[in-house]
Amino acid sequence: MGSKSKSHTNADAARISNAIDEELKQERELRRRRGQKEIKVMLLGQAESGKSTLQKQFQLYYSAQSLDRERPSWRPIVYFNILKALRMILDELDFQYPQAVQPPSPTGSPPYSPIPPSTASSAGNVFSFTPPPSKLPSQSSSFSGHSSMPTPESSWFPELAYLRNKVLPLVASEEALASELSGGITVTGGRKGVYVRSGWQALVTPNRAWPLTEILATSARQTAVTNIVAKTLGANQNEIFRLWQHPAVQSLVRTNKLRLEESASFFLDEIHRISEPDYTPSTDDVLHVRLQTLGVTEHSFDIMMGGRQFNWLLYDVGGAVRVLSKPLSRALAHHQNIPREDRQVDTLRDDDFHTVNTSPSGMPTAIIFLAPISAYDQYLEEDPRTNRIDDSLQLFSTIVSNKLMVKAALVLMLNKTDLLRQKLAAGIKVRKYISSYGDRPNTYDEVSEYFRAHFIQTQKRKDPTRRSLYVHFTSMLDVKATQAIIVNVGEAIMRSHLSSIGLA
Ligand SMILES: Nc1nc2c(ncn2[C@@H]2O[C@H](COP(=O)(O)OP(=O)(O)OP(=O)(O)O)[C@@H](O)[C@H]2O)c(=O)[nH]1
Ligand SMILES: [Mg+2]
Repeated sequence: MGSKSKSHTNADAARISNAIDEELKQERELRRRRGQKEIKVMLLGQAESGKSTLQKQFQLYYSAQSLDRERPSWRPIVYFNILKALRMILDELDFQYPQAVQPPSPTGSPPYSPIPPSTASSAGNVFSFTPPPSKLPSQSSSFSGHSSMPTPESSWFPELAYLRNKVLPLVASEEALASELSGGITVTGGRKGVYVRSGWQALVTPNRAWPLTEILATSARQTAVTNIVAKTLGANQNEIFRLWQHPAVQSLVRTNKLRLEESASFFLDEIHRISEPDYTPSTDDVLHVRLQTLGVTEHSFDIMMGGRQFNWLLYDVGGAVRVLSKPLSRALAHHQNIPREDRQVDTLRDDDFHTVNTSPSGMPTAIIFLAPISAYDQYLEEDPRTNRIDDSLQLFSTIVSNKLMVKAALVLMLNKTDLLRQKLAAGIKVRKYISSYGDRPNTYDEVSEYFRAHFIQTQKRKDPTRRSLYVHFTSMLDVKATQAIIVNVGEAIMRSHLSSIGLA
């Protein structure tokens, strides 16, 4: 019976997915008949670099009404971000302070296997990277072992146990919420996250003006878990806040033993507002949400420039699956979901791009590459030996060196400068993770310039055409600053486009 209902869901998903594709095709056809010029912009960069956040900023600037309409559909995703953070907090507490929740295990072994460090730097020739420290239970804390000696922290245990019990039912509904969000269109959910592809909003917003009645019918059924989670959040908001503020949790965060997602602290700080029964996500909430993009999603904006209307198509290419080869052309044409196995390839093959090149939808006019320069002390989730700045540089190098993309205008956004400032202010040393940084001062100006210089140098070495590179430092959660950059980048892309077709 289980498999029958699953295949039914899959059939629904395929039907809805095809209906959305058809919808987009018709919209595009209409625009083409109206003679609107298409400007294709690809957003590229590693996972969590801020591509979807930039897309939301575009939407906010050029289509604020559509963002307003979508607001309610972000509510379950905000809840999902909170549940994920709570789960991570409980997992780490269980690990660090097993006595607070359970009797010591008979073997006494911690519930994970540390990853062996490697000295290999995959980029090799730009920076020298220091391998990550392997995670070990807190050696200095007597709570990581099974000491019977009482310590000052043991006074925390009764409260931690109480808060844990209160929060546990919410954490237990994470999977159910993920399934509800994943129903129909999204591909998978669960402990790893919820993935999204275009059209998902229709599934979680019964009232959204998406013109497909089937989707509306589907979405109307899919709010039961969201409502239960909302009620449970409301009933336990004080306990959630106490847990978040608890010295045990705060100290785990401070010492990096607990690495929550970057938006987690924002949502946990705001838990009372978010737990209101009539809560609707604010613009700040929508920008802070973390929702992994799977495959490629297309977003369309009508933009007036120089007295003419252009149809901008923004392709938000999920960073977890580095879709730069064959799947890209297919994805651009059909918005398909790309399996995780289709990892980044080093070169694009001529025939891969032939389809895009000769199709009416054509090659991208511009590429906006996002590199989160705050990530110098982080490693890839899928490869914990690769430093994230190293990964960004490699990806950037692949993109600029590809001869099939040379006609695209190139914009580089060195993103998350706010987090970079915070980390440097907290004394997190760059040279600890990037040994080639040496004795340079650990200040924002020095560090940001160091990264900028390395990206520019990479382009100089790898780009066969040495085309202009427009570089911006960005903090994508800052609406005012980002919107000024969007205007600036838009104009640069248009200038470059007009000159490439001989009109400027
Ligand atoms: N502090 C801070 N957070 C940011 C910034 N830009 C994005 N974020 C946050 O970083 C997280 C990841 O951003 P996304 O836009 O989802 O990243 P993405 O590149 O689309 O990631 P994938 O879909 O996995 O490829 C979100 O929680 C954003 O709110 C920034 O400049 N500063
Ligand atoms: Mg994304």
